[in-house]
Amino acid sequence: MTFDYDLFVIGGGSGGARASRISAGEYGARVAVAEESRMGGTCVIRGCVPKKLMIYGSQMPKEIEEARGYGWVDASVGPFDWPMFRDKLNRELNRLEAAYTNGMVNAGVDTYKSRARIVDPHTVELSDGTRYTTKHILIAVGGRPALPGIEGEEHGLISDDLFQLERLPGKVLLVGGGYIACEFATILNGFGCKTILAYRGDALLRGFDEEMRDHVSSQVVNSGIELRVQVTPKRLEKVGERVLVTFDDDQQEEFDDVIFATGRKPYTWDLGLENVGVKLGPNGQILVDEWSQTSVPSIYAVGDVTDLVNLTPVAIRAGHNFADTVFGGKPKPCDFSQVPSAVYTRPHELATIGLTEEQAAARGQVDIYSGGFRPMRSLFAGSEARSVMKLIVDVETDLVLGCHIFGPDAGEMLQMVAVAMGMGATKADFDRAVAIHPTVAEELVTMRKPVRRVGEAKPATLRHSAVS
Ligand SMILES: Cc1cc2nc3c(=O)[nH]c(=O)nc-3n(C[C@H](O)[C@H](O)[C@H](O)COP(=O)(O)OP(=O)(O)OC[C@H]3O[C@@H](n4cnc5c(N)ncnc54)[C@H](O)[C@@H]3O)c2cc1C
Ligand SMILES: NC(=O)c1ccc[n+]([C@@H]2O[C@H](COP(=O)([O-])OP(=O)(O)OC[C@H]3O[C@@H](n4cnc5c(N)ncnc54)[C@H](O)[C@@H]3O)[C@@H](O)[C@H]2O)c1
Repeated sequence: MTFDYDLFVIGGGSGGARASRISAGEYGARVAVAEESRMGGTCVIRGCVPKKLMIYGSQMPKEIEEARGYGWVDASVGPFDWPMFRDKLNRELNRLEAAYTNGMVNAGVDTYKSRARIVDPHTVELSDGTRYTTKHILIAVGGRPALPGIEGEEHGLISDDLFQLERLPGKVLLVGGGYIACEFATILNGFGCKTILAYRGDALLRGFDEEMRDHVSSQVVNSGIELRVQVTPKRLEKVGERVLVTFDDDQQEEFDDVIFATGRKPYTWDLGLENVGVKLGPNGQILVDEWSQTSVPSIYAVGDVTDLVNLTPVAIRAGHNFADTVFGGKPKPCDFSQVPSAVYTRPHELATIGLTEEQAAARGQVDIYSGGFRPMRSLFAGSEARSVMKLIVDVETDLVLGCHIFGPDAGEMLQMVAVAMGMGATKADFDRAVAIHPTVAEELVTMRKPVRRVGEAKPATLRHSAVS
């Protein structure tokens, strides 16, 4: 049977763009991509990129404060021009969107600015009714913000809205305690908004190492964010320009804006999956094997829609491996058991890879190396900001099972730790590295004595050989 295309990709975000560019450009496949919104997807248009630029922008007053601590006594912040920054940000996103589109077009990919849905295992339909036959379909439609389902939630904003605000809120409530809540609270606090973070649990960033969670929670409070734990809003009402929030203890308070950062869900709505019987998991995620193949052999899925690890490099890796496997004759299964990530909070960011202390202790006996200190640069300027570095080491094998860093440019440091851990680095390997002095990172190779030993020694047969 002949098809219009070898591959039809639905979604031009991180995963879809990479898969289509490699399949067409490197392996000569006939490829089309349908994108209903803007090429580049969440990461480029309303995620990682604008978020990180806003983190940088919002921290300028701190840098100037630091300059004063170094003797630049007249350094002052002056007014912040939000519309100027927002419009410049949007111009940068336009540039990136064009670069993404050009990358695909130059690789020979046909791009359709349209929503697409699946008609049968080898047919895709665009919103104008045009149909294309294809040997393979790749679903790379990402996720969407999930709202908590409370009365009046339509008066709240979601992360997409932050990048387009007409004006910055004087007083803002962020709901949630994950990546987005922490980062957006950091941004808004840095821009001078009175920022309240309402989290239903006890400490931010559930799922991260407990010691690091406690540390981040106290440090973001020191940076000026008001953290309210064990708090959930139950109703929102519009009062003039403001939003009146009723919390679960019936306390009421007005805010200029309320932003929900209460998680994201795979965006499988109206994709036609029921037409073909692609199997979904309990969170609506598309179930895939290590080759990104769904329950229907001609249909694959990568990225947030699979809800494996919802990060851009993971979507990109899955998209690239898909292209190598299906069109490149180089089968590459996906293994996302050890993915590093960073949360861009301030005064420092948190970066992490591997097991938490709690996970490691549940598996066997581990030594914990952990040290806290005030980094030289901010200490000299008069800041109380504290770094923490932590290594989790298997007592029996000496393998480093986890590394957690709260410190300046922690994400930059952790990227190299990820290389070492991927090679199976032991604590002895870390110790053998000569420190670079004076740096913050040198702490990672100079932690001589464990602060505690946790977990129980397991019989050798039950032990794992590495992080899994
Ligand atoms: C605020 C925020 C900050 C983030 N920060 C980071 C970060 O710092 N680091 C990091 O690694 N990750 C970050 N992420 C996560 C990251 O953005 C995602 O993991 C990544 O974009 C997922 O890529 P994807 O290809 O699966 O989907 P997406 O990038 O979401 O792309 C999916 C595309 O499909 C399109 N689409 C959907 N349905 C259809 C359809 N039926 N027809 C046609 N097109 C369709 C959408 O319009 C979208 O463009 C962040 C996310 C958010 C929301
Ligand atoms: N720096 C990064 O790499 C980065 C940044 C942003 C987002 N992301 C990715 O995007 C994903 C989504 O981010 P997120 O912060 O929205 O999700 P998340 O899963 O990290 O956090 C969701 C938070 O919302 C809370 N919550 C959920 N339902 C709630 C409810 N009904 N009421 C009150 N609170 C509720 C949860 O307790 C949790 O704290 C992340 O998991 C991550 O994979 C990554």
